[in-house]
Parts: sequence; C-alpha cells; structure tokens
Amino acid sequence: MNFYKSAAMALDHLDKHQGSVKGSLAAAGVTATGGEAKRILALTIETLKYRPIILQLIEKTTIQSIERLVFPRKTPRNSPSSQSLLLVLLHDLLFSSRLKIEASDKWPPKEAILRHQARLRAELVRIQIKEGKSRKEDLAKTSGDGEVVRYVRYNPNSGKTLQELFAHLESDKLGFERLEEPVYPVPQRKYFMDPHLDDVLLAFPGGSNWWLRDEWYEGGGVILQDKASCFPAKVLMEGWEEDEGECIDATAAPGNKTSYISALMQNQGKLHAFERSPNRYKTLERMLEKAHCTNVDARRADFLESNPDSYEYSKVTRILLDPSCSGSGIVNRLDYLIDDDTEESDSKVERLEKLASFQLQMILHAFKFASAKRIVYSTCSIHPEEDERVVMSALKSSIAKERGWGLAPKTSVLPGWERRGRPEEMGGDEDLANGVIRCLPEDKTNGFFVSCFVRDGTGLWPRAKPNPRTLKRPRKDGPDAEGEAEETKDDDGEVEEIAEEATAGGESKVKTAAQLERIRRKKAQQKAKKRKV
Ligand SMILES: C[S@@+](CC[C@H](N)C(=O)[O-])C[C@H]1O[C@@H](n2cnc3c(N)ncnc32)[C@H](O)[C@@H]1O
Repeated sequence: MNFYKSAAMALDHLDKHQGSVKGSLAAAGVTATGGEAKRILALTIETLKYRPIILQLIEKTTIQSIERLVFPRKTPRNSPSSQSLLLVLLHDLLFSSRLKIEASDKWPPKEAILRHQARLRAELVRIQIKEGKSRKEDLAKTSGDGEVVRYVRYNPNSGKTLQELFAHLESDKLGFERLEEPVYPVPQRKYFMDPHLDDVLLAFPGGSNWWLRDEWYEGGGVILQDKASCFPAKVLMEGWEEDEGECIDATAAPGNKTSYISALMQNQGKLHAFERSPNRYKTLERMLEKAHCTNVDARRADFLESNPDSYEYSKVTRILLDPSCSGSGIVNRLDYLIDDDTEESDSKVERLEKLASFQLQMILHAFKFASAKRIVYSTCSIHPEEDERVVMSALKSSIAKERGWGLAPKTSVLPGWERRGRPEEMGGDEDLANGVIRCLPEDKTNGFFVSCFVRDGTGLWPRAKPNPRTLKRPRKDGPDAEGEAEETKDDDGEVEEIAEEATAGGESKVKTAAQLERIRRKKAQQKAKKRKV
C-alpha cells in the first residue's frame, strides 16, 4: 500500500514539474532502498507511459467523483493526490503483468476501484479500438517518432545456435516471422537481424516482451541490450585473434558489454572485469553466471587502483572503458516521460566537469598498461564535454605522447556507421572526428559515443594547432580531489554511484570549454559588480 502511495507522491511531484523521476521520488520523501525503491521507480515510470490513457479512463468512468469519499478532491498534506493514486492503482489493475492491485481487498481505494472494474475494462477496449491498437501495450507512450526498436543480442556463450533461436522465435508458441531486410517501424510479430551487427543483434517491434518468462532469456541465450551499447565491445575486439593476449573491462557492471566481449573472445582466454560498487558488483556476478561467461575474472575493485605494471596484467592488449557518465543519451526510459530537464545550468556544468575529469583519468590510467594496444572509451552521453573533448584531452596528454597512443581511424571503428564525431569539438580536424562514432535516437538507438585509441602505427594525432576551445590546461595549483559522491546512469538506465576523483599530480586536471566559460562569466560578473561600486 505504501508502495502505491510513494509512487503516487512521485507523480504529484513530477506534475509540479521539478526534475527527473528519480529526483522526484527523493523530493517526495520516498526513502525506500534496494528492491522496494526499484519497484516504486518502475511503477512510476510504467504509470507515466500509460498516463494519457488512464486519465481518459478516469474521465470516462467518472470514478473519482462517484468514489469521492475514497478519492476526495483535496487530500491531506503528505498524502498523494487522489488522481495520482488512481493512476498508479489503475496501472496495476489494467496494464501490469499480474493485472491486479497488490493490496488487501479491504483497502478502501482498492475496494472502490474494483467496484468499477467491468466498466474500466470495457472503456479500455473502446479506447484500443478507437486507437487501432490490437494490444494494450501498444497504447504506451513511446520516445517520439514511433520508430522505437527493441534489440535483443544473441549470446553464443549459451551453447545454443542462432538457427535454434530463429526456430524458437518462429515456433507456433511465439509466431514471429523473420524479414530479410530491415523495416522501420518494425511490424508487429516480425523481426530481422540488425544491419550493423547482423551476426548477433535481433530487432523487434517497440512493444515486444516475448522474453518474459521465456527459456531463452532465463537461460542467458539472449541478452536485452541496446544497439549502441553493443558497439564498444565490437570496436574493441576488431581483428582479435585467440592467441593475442588478455582483455580488461575496467567498468563492468551490470555486465552487458563484458558478456559481449567474452562472447567475442569465444569464451576463451582471460577477461579481467573491474567493478567498484559493491551492489553493482553483485549484479555483475549474476549477469556473468547467467550469460555463461567462463573466461571472466571479475573483481570488486577500483580500476584506478590497479597496477598497470604488475605481472598479472602483462598480457593485456585491449581495454574497455565505459565509465560512469551523465547518461544524457538515454532516451528510451525516463526522459521522454517528462517534458524537459530543469536542472540549473551551472550545476549541470559543474557536474559535467567532474565527470569529464574522472573519465579522462580513467583513459590516462589505461594508457599505462604496458602491452595494451587498443583501448575503447565510450559513454551513453551526448554531451561533447564527456565525449570528443575528453578524447582530445587524452590525445594531448603527455602519457599519450610518451607511449604513442593515437586515435584509431574510421576504417577500424565501424566504418559503416554514418554518424561520426563533431569536428568543431576536435579542433576542426575532420579525420579525428571521423575516427569516433556517435549515436542519436534518430538512429533508433540510445544517444551514445564510442572512440578507440590505438598504438599500432595507424593512430591519428591532433593537429599541431588545435582549437583553443578544446585545449587541455594542466592545473598547477588548486585543491586535490575529494571523494564526492554523485549519481549517474549507465546506458541501460540503471542508476550508479560514482565517487569523483582526481590526481594530485595534475596530469588529469583539465579545464573544459565549459569551465572556461564559467570562469569568463564569473569574471564578467565581478567586473560588473566593481563598476556598480
Ligand atoms: C556505465 S556503467 C558500465 C556499464 C557496463 N559497461 C555495461 O555495459 O553493462 C559504469 C560502471 O563503472 C563503475 N565504475 C565507476 N568507476 C569505476 C572505477 N574507478 N573502477 C571500477 N568500476 C568503476 C560504476 O560503478 C558502474 O557500474
């Protein structure tokens, strides 16, 4: 019951238009942790998806006014509004997988709603017919252009073949038909192999959920993973040969990319996986087990504390860095459900600065591994501060120069992918910009960024005279880093915690264009103040 009230209070808070769903939960005083918090978050998000439809039902059945004793127009302080409570309860009754309100039958709000059950269901069918939707799920609000694709990655580590998966999907039980060519939006009950990852990635219609309680999903034969999130592993493992050496996934949980790298290594050799957060490490362990990854040595450890010169990592040739980021590219879960981002621009700038500094530090640490020759850096962010600008700072670092790290050219970074980097963020250098890839929702993926550093003689370097906006400025003074906790999202929308870090040596202290802009603004403000005095 409290669980419904908490979700309803978060909806009320969102109604007042104050930030993200998660932020609204905190602001509404919802303090649940662990599984309970996830459940409340999920209910809030799911309710938002069906909100316009549920509001129509409330209006058509006039349930709120008929049951005004239970759902009064005005509710006491610290209680949710009647409308929001109705929204979450009706969501569970009509759209949840169990199709019921999970509370005692004697709870007055549930009793009141059940009195109108038949009418509510009938109205819902009417709306479905009017909207031309054969399934209720198709009434859900989606992220914009109606071209949402649900991607599913085939996992060869499971020991089953792709042909077996096709047969399963096309069986009478599931009844899918495979198309030879991509069609967008993907038609109902059809699927096809994604044109960029045609050996592993299957594309389904947006509302698909055939994998719920399906043996292939439960048994790790398929993994739900956004298309863009598959790219880093694909780029990292380009040209891999079994006897080349070992790999590192420096920031592994929940483990989607780890399991893909493991599969690309044919589950052979050794993949060292680091995860710093204890909770997320547990998720990683579960994921690796489910995905049958037997070549992964996972540890709960901070990658920045690993010793690049140790014998243990002497055979590591490839490193994936997919560090904590702002998650600004994730559009398919939360962001489209609320109108816009009301975060104050200054705090946003500061947050990006901190993230960029941490991300750069991760790259510079990876550069130190003696045998490393290919490093992929990716984010699920669309901000240049975390993407191209971090890459430029890394390329200009002294360690990159000392160890010969350059940027891999387009030819070895998914050349078939059209959307490349922003030249204006890379000193105007088209070749560098073509070396990295970006993804946007219009590409039917999450917003994403992938870059690849190499030291095999093919690497690109920034031009001698780079764009001053992207210049790295080593900081000679200033405070050392403190462990300030910050929350970010990974590309699957999971909330993660990062602790901001920086080195005392100043190697990773960068001033991004955003920082410079802030300094400029502060100076201008000070000048204006002086003038007034
Ligand atoms: C964006 S997520 C990674 C998602 C993952 N690559 C996947 O595809 O499933 C970043 C992860 O890195 C972890 N992390 C952040 N800093 C770290 C560090 N210094 N060492 C190890 N793990 C770190 C975070 O806790 C978080 O789980």
